[in-house]
Amino acid sequence: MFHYKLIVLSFLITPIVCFVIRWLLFKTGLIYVTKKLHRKLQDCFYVYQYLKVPELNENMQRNELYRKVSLYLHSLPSLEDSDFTNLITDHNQNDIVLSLDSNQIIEDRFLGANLFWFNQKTEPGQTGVFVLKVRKTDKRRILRSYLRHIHDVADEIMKRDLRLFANVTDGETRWKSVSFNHPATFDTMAMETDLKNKIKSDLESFLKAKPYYRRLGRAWKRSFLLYGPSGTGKSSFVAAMANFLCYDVYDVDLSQVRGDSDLKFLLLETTPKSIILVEDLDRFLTGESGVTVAGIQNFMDGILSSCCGEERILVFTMSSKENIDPIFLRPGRVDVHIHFSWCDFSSFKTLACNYLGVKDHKLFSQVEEIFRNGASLSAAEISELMIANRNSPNRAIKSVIGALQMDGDGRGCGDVIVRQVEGNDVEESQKQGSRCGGDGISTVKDLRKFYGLFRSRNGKRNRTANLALNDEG
Ligand SMILES: Nc1ncnc2c1ncn2[C@@H]1O[C@H](COP(=O)(O)OP(=O)(O)OP(=O)(O)O)[C@@H](O)[C@H]1O
Ligand SMILES: [Mg+2]
Repeated sequence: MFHYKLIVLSFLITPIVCFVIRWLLFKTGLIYVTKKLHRKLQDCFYVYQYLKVPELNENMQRNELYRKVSLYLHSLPSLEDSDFTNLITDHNQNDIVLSLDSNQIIEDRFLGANLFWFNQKTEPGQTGVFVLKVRKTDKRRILRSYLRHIHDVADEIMKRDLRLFANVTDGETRWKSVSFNHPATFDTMAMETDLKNKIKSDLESFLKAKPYYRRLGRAWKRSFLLYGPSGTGKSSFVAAMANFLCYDVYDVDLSQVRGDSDLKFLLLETTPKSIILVEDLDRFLTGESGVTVAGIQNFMDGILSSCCGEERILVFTMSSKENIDPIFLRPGRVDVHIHFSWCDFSSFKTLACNYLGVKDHKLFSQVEEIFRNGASLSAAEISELMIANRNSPNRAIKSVIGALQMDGDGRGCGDVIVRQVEGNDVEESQKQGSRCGGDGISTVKDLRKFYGLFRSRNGKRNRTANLALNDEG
């Protein structure tokens, strides 16, 4: 009878004791101490293997897996449980995100196996190493699919978290990166719908073309030349391409490149699924950097990109291709030429829709008439006027009309370049535009004064604008 009572009592008391212990462990934080002890105890019974993922490989090139592991680990909820975590604001400045501190352990579970990661970075500025600690008994079973899982998760995150890389001359790495949050899309670009669709389908077919390029023995890359006057949307177009493809952007500043071999190594350190952008290439073909013309040609040919992974888009921008040696632009070196010209009426309507939310307006017919007479402004100039007057579409359109009427610098009065899309390539032909009068230099001055603030933000733009004006006489 006594035994019977004892059993009943213990049945009643055990859950209560368990509950109290659990409550105490969690309430006091002792759970973490217990977990650590448990881990140490396990370490005595299991044999572990350590796998390192260094930030740079033996050739001092960026290890893509390192970045993927970093993205993956930073997405794990267990990051919150590590003893030390850095709090940083991300690109939104309002969101605070956790960042793994050096030598902190992060636990992960995959297919029933426990895995431990830590970040071996010691000094700021030093390259890092992620170390994976996995039981030998689990390694054979799960490692392959675990790494696949990391790739998949990181690829998914990378689609949302694009990066913009810029080449730097100091430090251990050649590239420094920031989050790429440019909002431009093909929808926000004011350009012919037909042309946009052609380019989109060209990019889509490029994405699927790996076996095709392989069969032909060609590097899986495609090169675009974007040329046209300042403020016509070349850089915005690159951003739209990156957002469309979900590619990172490597912005090569050739003035920072010390020589041909430096340029080669820069290319070797880019990763697949990226756009490699060289802005204002025309400046550098005349020897404004340490890189030789042959060095630039090799870079454009992309032989190197075929050695270190593929799937790259090369984009070159310039104000005009008139004085460029055709050897640089031969097929294969540049696959698609896209001309960016001054705004026309249809681009104006896209801008009005995007910036003012106006699809139709009583003043549109007047604007169309002025465009028909050959007046022109860049999309940048028109969009600035629209932003300044965004509260009143009427005022905004009137100010655009005013600026178009002041267009006396002759840019829109000579030969008008008409875009034509042939196959995948965008070619151009010229047709005679109607001559308009104008009060010449003084109006140009007024206009330049008017846009002085906008243009002074970027001295480089000033230069390309002038070049464009010279080009077109
Ligand atoms: N075609 C366009 N569609 C929509 N917005 C445009 C277009 N062109 C220019 N803009 C607007 O004008 C601004 C400047 O454009 P962007 O920097 O792309 O011109 P760019 O051709 O690269 O000029 P630059 O040759 O001076 O570098 C952008 O912020 C963008 O908002
Ligand atoms: Mg630009």
